Amino acid sequence: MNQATSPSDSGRPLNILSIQSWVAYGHVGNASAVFPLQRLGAEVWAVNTVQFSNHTGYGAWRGSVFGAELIQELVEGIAERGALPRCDAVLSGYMGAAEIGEAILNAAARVKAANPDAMYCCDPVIGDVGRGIFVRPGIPEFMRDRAIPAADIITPNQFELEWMAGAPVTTLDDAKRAVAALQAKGPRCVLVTSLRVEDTPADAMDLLAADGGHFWRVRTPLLPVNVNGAGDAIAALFLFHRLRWGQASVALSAAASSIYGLLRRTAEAGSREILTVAAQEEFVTPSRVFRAEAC
Ligand SMILES: Nc1ncnc2c1ncn2[C@@H]1O[C@H](COP(=O)(O)OP(=O)(O)O)[C@@H](O)[C@H]1O
Ligand SMILES: Cc1ncc(COP(=O)(O)O)c(C=O)c1O
Ligand SMILES: [Mg+2]
Repeated sequence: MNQATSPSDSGRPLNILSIQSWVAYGHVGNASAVFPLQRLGAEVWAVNTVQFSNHTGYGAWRGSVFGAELIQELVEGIAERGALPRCDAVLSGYMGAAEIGEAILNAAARVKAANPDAMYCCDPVIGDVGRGIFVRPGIPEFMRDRAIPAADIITPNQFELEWMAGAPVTTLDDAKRAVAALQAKGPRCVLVTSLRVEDTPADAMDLLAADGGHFWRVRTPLLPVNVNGAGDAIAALFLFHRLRWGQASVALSAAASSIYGLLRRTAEAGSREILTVAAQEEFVTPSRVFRAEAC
């Protein structure tokens, strides 16, 4: 993509095909990503990979994982509207089954064939510190071996970075090496979320962004909150601002500031679900701005 301009420079809204999970109660997957993108002015073509009552972090849920055929069919329907050339990005997250991953990669390939400037942003949902791997067997390997090489942007958390790079990350240099190892497979731009390394103060949380060989870090206070959906929200926010402004450092600052404000409000309310609707002003005008520092 030409970094000097962005589709929204042409006056039209950004169009993002978001292929993620849906929950009826609460906010993860598309139920965490779609509204912030819309509030920022993007058009979101949401294709849901699962429909659950709530996210799996509760330990119990009801609903279904959709088949790859339905995802392929919905993308075909969008293609039949002649819309793919106007698609600026494909965003994917939680995958209920490896076959869904193939349908997502097929969608990304179709979009990039129709619009060579389009980007594929993959949030490689595999697991997290403390929870370990929480996706179905085959998904972690699919993310590492198939999705990452096809992506332009990836947004792993620290657990996912370590698993996919096959190396522990305890220092900032470890993190940079692990990011470079994944960049060598394909994605030029990487956002590492929830990074806590040796020089991260106990009351702080770091985020690391890389674009090409350049790195930037943002440090925010650690909040008394442990919720799901934050990774889906920040992946969407980072993608939007990377598309809109064309610079990973600007996208890092904007996404980190918004997610901090969202989670601060969530922590203050003592809510188990992120307050995606109540804290919506944080997406457009973050109450606290954190600057990205080259590192
Ligand atoms: N307890 C917390 N305090 C401050 N920020 C947090 C906290 N938990 C999450 N965040 C913010 O949300 C971002 C995404 O959260 P994370 O848990 O990494 O996503 P995922 O759900 O993919 O694991 C983090 O990079 C951080 O900026
Ligand atoms: C259905 C579903 N989608 C997406 C996610 C990803 O959530 P997070 O943003 O916390 O990684 C989860 C996590 O539990 C989930 O259960
Ligand atoms: Mg995540």
